[in-house]
Amino acid sequence: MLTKITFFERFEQDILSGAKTITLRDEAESHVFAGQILPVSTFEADRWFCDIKVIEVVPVLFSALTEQHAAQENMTLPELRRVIHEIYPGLEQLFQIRFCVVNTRAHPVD
Ligand SMILES: CC(=O)Nc1cc[nH]c(=O)n1
Repeated sequence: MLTKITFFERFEQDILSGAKTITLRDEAESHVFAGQILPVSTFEADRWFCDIKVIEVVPVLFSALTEQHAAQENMTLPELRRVIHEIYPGLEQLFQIRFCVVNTRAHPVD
């Protein structure tokens, strides 16, 4: 079972703003369940930046990606296809993890 998840730094602001509400992962990173709280760190520096709550996990084929998936990733569909192909070259079976942000780093109080 996955107990933490990482995202590339370039996705951090989209996640924190709520613009990105899904992530497409391979089978190895699909072992999460609805209601699970996962700490989220950057892939590059392993820097924690929020916790997410998993809403659902749904299998989806690369060839079946739609504009709706792209909108949930805050991308265009061609952009999403390119990004996923770069991360998982040639992989057809993906898993959509839908999530919401439940905890972010504290903002300093003046
Ligand atoms: C680090 C990493 O694999 N990040 C990913 C992979 C797929 N989707 C995504 O949003 N982030």
